[in-house]
Amino acid sequence: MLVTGNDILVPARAGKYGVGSFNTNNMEITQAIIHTAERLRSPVMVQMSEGAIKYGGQDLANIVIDLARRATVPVALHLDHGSSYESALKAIKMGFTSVMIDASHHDFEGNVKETRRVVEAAHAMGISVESELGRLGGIEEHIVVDEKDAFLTDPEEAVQFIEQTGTDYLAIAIGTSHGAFKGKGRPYIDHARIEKIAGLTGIPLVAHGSSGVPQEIVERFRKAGGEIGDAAGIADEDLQRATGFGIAKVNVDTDLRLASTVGIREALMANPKEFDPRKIFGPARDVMSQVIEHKMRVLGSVGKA
Ligand SMILES: O=C(COP(=O)(O)O)N(O)CCCCO
Ligand code: NA
Ligand SMILES: [Zn+2]
Repeated sequence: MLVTGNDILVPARAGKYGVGSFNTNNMEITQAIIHTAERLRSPVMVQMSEGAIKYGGQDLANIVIDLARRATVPVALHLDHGSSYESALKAIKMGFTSVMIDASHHDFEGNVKETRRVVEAAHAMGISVESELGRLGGIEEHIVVDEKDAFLTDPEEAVQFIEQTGTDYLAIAIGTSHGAFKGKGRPYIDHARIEKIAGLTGIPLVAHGSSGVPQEIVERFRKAGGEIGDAAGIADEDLQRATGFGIAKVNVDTDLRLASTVGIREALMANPKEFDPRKIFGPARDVMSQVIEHKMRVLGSVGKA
């Protein structure tokens, strides 16, 4: 069934498990996400960035909304990294049931102002809101935040921010970053900081940049002709510890990008004569399902629907 982000994340925070919020850009990714959630009886969030909306528009949103409505588990459609009030409202008009306003590049007051505007409008329409305080490292699609400016979320500021905005859930900077290169070897996760913020706040917390970049998938990517440097993602045990404190929404995009590309490359390598798209995109869906299943097991959302 199609539900709001709160319907999924409030129980997740209370139950101390994480729910994957997976980015989609086409039908096969959407099917892999929602069918795997149904198979494992797991709640799930499907998210579209502004780039995905540019790429697939209402066509793609309608695929997600229709699959979500027919799903036998709770599914929310979430706007990822909404960059403006207008973008958030446009997404709500498109049928999204959860929206992020990412105004974390403003100063505290600017972030509060922009976030509160979206919260008031979204709440008037029964839609829940994610906002962000603190800055991830790595590339946030439209913003490059280099190491020296990246700063982790201050726990006291988080309390103030939540009070002043009414945000339903909050993305915090705790050491993760977007993309396949999250740091040499094992990225540093500030668990003490997560515990402090979770202790001072009651709302679901969000971890961005939570792809694990499984080495097995990276190896298969290389073997099937892909080129990638020394890729590293967040360790499963770090993610499990984080959800134990209060991280309830866990964003995953890179793992699906790698998995789908592995499926396509392997299909083309295995049979150069193949030109039936179902034989090329079908395997992508299968590899993505395996990666999604692993993530849901790590997060503890299996059987929670
Ligand atoms: O936090 C994430 C995903 O992080 P990851 O790159 O670890 O999958 N997102 O918000 C997805 C969009 C960013 C570009 O990937
Ligand atoms: Na988001
Ligand atoms: Zn993100």
